[in-house]
Formats: sequence, C-alpha cells, structure tokens
Amino acid sequence: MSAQQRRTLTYGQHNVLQTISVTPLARQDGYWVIYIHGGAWRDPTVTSASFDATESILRKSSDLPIAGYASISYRLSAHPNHPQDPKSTPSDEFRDAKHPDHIRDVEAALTLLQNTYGFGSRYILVGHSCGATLAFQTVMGAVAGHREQSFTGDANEPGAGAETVFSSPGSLPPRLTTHPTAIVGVAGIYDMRKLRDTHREISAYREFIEGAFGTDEKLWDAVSPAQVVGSRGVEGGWKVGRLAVLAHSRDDELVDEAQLDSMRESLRGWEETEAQVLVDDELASKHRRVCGLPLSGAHDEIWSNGKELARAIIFAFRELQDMGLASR
Ligand SMILES: N[C@@H](CC(=O)c1ccccc1NC=O)C(=O)O
Repeated sequence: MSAQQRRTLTYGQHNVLQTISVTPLARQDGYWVIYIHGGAWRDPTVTSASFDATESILRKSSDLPIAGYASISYRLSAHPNHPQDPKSTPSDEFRDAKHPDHIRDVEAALTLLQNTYGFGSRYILVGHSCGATLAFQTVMGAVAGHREQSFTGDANEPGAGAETVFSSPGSLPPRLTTHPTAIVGVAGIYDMRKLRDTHREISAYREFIEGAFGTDEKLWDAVSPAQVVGSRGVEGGWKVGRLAVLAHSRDDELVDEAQLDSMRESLRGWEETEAQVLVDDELASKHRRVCGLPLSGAHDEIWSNGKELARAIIFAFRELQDMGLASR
C-alpha cells in the first residue's frame, strides 16, 4: 500500500476542466513531473487522466528523484464530433475556449501548484502534441507575459517574492510562476503554419488550429514556439532552463518529424546561451542541453499505454543526473 494519494485541485471556476490531478510524494530532493495533455486543443476524450498509465509506470521505477506528479486539464475549444447544445449545456461544461484561454489555464494551474507546493524551478514540464506547444509557450517571452522580466528578486527561490513582485497600485497582477528546469516535448506541434501546410489535404489540421487560434495566421506564427526568436521566444523567456528533450515516434501518423526539426533549430541560440543559475556559485555549470529522443508507437499510443512517455521522462531524469542537476 502506498501512503501517497492522488487529489484533484481546482484552479478556476469558469469551467469543470479547470482542474489538476496531483500526487504529492515525500521526496524532498526531487523534481515535480507536470504533464500537459494533447488532443488538438479540442478533444474532450483526452484529459488529465491521459497521464494515469505513465504515472503508474513511473511510480514503479521508484529510484527516480520525483517529488510529485501533476497532470493539468484545461479549457478546450469546440469539437465538430462532440457538439454541445448551448441552450441545455451548463456554461461551466461548455467547450468554446479560444487562445489565450488554454495557455492562461496552464499558467493558472502552474501558479496554484507553485503556491501549494513551492517547488520553484525544480520541475519537469512534459507535454504531448499540443501539450508540448503549451509547455514551450509557458516559457516564451511574449506569450508568458514577461513575468520573470518584471521580477527583481531571486526568481529561483520557491515562492520568493510572490506577493511583492508588482508594486503598482490598481489591478492585482498574476502571481509569479517560476519556469521549469526541463521541458520534455513529445510529438509536439511547434510551427502551426507548417503543420497545416504539410497536411494541406486533410482539412482537420486547419480546422483545429483555427478552432483554437482563429484564422489570423500572423497569430499562429506569434504563438508557435519554433517561429518566435529572440526575446519574445523561448530563448529570451526561458532563463533558468537547462534541458529540452524533443521526443518523436517514427510511427507517429498525425504529427510529422519536421515539427521537431524546426523546434530543434529554433533552440540553437538558447542552447548556446548560459543559463541563469539558482545559487551564487562561481563554479556551478551553466550549460544547457537539447536532446532528440526517438520513440516508437502511434501518436496516442505514446501516452495511452504510457510506456514510451515514461521512457521519455526517465531519459530526461538521466540527463539531469548526468548534468549534476538531479540526485541519483
Ligand atoms: N484527437 C484529436 C486529433 C488530434 O489530437 C491531433 C490530430 C492531428 C495532429 C495532432 C493532434 N493532436 C495534438 O494535440 C481530435 O479529435 O481532434
């Protein structure tokens, strides 16, 4: 019997999807593993529960330094195959989210987790498909709202300055969310226009991107992690980041590997820049890593049986251990 128990946290009142499934563990020296599911921003059959199989596999590999698991549900856009009657559907069950609803929900969830468990940057953000898009959007300078830039204290201290970041009178600002040490992107969508173009003959691609972001392709570019360079992109936003793992299955029938190639290319400047380190330690290494990881299995198989998603997460821990950033 395990003493750990899973609980559901609610981070918003607008929609029943604004919840996080959380399993806190006792390990103090560990990292939180935080998952963002896929489903093209709209599939109501894919929720935070899609991490269950992976979590149970990881819980059996008990040697990993894991402080807890969290899997985030977030508001979804409308899906043509799952129509809802606006008259009879309770408003908190209605799925009509539009950007930035999805990313704001993910940020609100991360903020609640930070305020509850105070893990600072000691977490690995894992995203599958559009969940990988969302994971990298949380660290993009222009999408994440410049929170770290506005912050003058030690951005790496868990919870530090959460109350004192913004002193301007008037509306209450969002609280600080410290960025992750590592991101694991699995079957990620990183360039939306390119995804639409590569799959031009299948209208569903254009439809789900428009469903989430509307028809303005300039917005698609502005929120595509592989399209935005410099201070507005990952390079400018993800100062404390150390490791990016880009995983893709050769058997993936829905998201092609050119997405990963674009993301890898766009991370080159980030990888070559020194990371901001937690402590004032002259000797601490500041280097960064970007790793590609080949997986096997169909797009949704990766998470549905959980084996390959678990393997990608274990891979990230081995890299962090190798970099001296995680205990063994
Ligand atoms: N099951 C989804 C399709 C889907 O998830 C998807 C399809 C093509 C490329 C990426 C996808 N998901 C990414 O989050 C749907 O019903 O719309």
